[in-house]
Amino acid sequence: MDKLVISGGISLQGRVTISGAKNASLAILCAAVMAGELVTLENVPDIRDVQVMMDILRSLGAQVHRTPSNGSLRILMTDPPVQMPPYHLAKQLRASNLLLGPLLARFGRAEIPLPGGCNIGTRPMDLHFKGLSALGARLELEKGTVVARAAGLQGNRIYLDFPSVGATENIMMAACLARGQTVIENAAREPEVVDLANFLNCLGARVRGAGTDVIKIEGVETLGGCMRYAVIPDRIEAGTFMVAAVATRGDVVLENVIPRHLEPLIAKLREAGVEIEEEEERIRVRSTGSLRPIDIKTMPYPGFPTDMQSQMMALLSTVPGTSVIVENIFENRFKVADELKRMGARIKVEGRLAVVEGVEKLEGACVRATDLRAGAALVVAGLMAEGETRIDNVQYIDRGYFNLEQKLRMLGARIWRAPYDEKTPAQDNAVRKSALI
Ligand SMILES: CC(=O)N[C@H]1[C@@H](OP(=O)(O)OP(=O)(O)OC[C@H]2O[C@@H](n3ccc(=O)[nH]c3=O)[C@H](O)[C@@H]2O)O[C@H](CO)[C@@H](O)[C@@H]1O
Ligand SMILES: C=C(OP(=O)(O)O)C(=O)O
Repeated sequence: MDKLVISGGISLQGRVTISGAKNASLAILCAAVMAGELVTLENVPDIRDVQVMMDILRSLGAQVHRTPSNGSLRILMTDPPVQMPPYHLAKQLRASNLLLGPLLARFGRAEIPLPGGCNIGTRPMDLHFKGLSALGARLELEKGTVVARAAGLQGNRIYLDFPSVGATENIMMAACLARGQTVIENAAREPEVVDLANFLNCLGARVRGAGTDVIKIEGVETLGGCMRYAVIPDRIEAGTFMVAAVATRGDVVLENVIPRHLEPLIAKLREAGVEIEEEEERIRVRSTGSLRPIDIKTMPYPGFPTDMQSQMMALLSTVPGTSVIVENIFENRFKVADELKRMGARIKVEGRLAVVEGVEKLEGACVRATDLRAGAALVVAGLMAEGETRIDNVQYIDRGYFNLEQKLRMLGARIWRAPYDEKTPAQDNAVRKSALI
């Protein structure tokens, strides 16, 4: 299994271009199976989760192709699925559950193995089921597979007990082909939900209110294609680079970002004493002086994103004073604390609360990514640590970051991938030299 090796202590400087959003891309790829004609997508990152989702769509019988010259994705699904998503693919990512609504709505039947992805919490699907049932679907769990059937969906009023991103997306997609109006109350307001709604409207759906907590959908008979739809930039990738810039006391300009989507993070970084300049599609992050401790509570958007919590924990581990983090979304997202402690961090975890006492510096160590954002946090920690950090389980990081090492190296970081399980320092040196050339 690959490792990432980081020789820390370099201040990041320069410009980095942010890729398209993983979570928007995955939902939009699922929605593309509802399109009767060709769909062309731009700004879809070539990351592991997207590759797996493309394989899942192919397994259904869709034509899916990435154009080498410009990276755009072309998807065409004309016929009913030749088979349902196979377990060995569906188990690899959480977002495979977002095929439930689209397949059900278009073909009247969907069978989705319970999804996989990172182990960051229990992640039930009761709200997805509640919403789809309210639209008239019959849902059963058969040997670990969700089987949904419907002879035509009927619009309804659905109140979500919690503004779940996935449940909002599944219900919104299914409702596009239901008879009459659907109203989703207490809907998720995340930018990825808005991006999905915009894409659905591009196919001819009638979705209004995405981005607020009430989404109204007027069902239509069929959906067409879309000549060109560009996915929004990834606010979590952008946030990770911002935090890495701050952690290394650097000066980095992020290109291809939507600053508004990053406001919850920007507000917190400013509170900590970071200088941030926002332009229309660009953000400059500078951190020269000393930083102040801050408190963070993860919340549904526009609250502070859970997907940025681990990276912030890494940053705060060297900010003098006491910072407190409350994780309200996923109960297992503090596993990274144990890995940061190997590097000298002082973090006490008590249930959903973590107390971080800033230490003077972290020291490089062998650590293990326990999920995607834990991996990103360890990269941040490795970049600021003294000495060498080796991160195992890089496959988690590959789920969600396109060209992470290359982008960081362009900013001056010393980071490389060691493609061996056990290596001698001499082998590592050879890999390091070739990566730095
Ligand atoms: C592919 C994708 O877009 N993933 C994102 C999505 O995940 P995902 O869509 O899985 O996250 P949700 O918003 O659904 O989950 C939020 C909370 O609701 C709970 N819940 C969810 C559904 C349900 O039926 N019942 C229930 O109780 C979950 O356990 C969790 O505590 O939003 C999360 C919250 O912003 C992000 O961290 C993930 O990166
Ligand atoms: C939790 C995440 O993704 P997923 O929902 O796909 O597991 C994430 O992106 O941090």
